[in-house]
Amino acid sequence: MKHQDLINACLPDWQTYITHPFVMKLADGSLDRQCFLHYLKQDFLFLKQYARAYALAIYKSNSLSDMRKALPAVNTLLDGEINHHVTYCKNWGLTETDLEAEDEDFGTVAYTRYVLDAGMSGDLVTLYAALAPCSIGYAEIGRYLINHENTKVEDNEFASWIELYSGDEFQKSIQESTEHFDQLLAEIPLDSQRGQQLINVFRTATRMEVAFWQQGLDANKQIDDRDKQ
Ligand SMILES: Cc1ncc(CO)c(N)n1
Repeated sequence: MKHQDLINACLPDWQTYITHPFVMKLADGSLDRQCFLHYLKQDFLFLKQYARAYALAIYKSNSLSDMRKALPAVNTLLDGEINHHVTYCKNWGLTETDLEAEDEDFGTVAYTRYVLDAGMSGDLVTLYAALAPCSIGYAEIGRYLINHENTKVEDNEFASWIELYSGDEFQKSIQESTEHFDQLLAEIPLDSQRGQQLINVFRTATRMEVAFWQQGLDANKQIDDRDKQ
């Protein structure tokens, strides 16, 4: 099987993830700033756990070659993506220490600990199946947005996000890790029990991504409710 089989097996969930209203509003700049900030703070916490999950991929590797392939992701996360979030939040007066002190929202805990548990109780391929919606999905969203007619990269305060995920560096690193994932999947038949188990893991993580967008959109409601109390 290939990674595309995993996507095909959960296409409705996948489409909801890629074209979620949060994403489309971010692209045209109409997203509520509080929703974006809430999302970004939670994503900072998400990425911290995600870096642990890639460190777990090194631990779960049997070959040196697999170990070497997992290492750049740890570096890219700690130096690239997380720094983008920290820099963006700095504009709003939030430091890295503030971000680390934020409470994790339920969707953040659920998604990250699901990925870590899938990896700890399973093998390297299972762990990558749990990680794949995140990496492959954001790369697809980056390409989708940069080519979408409604996307604004000027006069859009969220443009740096679009540039990060549509940029060559992110795209290239995901392309390489996807090729590696396809190599690992090649020996697993799609209609085997193992193949179906991987589909299940991938689909669950995809549903968690949808919930993560929704958590960002719902931040508005939470703020309203708090003000009413
Ligand atoms: C929730 C989530 N999924 C995927 C990515 C891409 O790394 C991210 N930053 N956050």
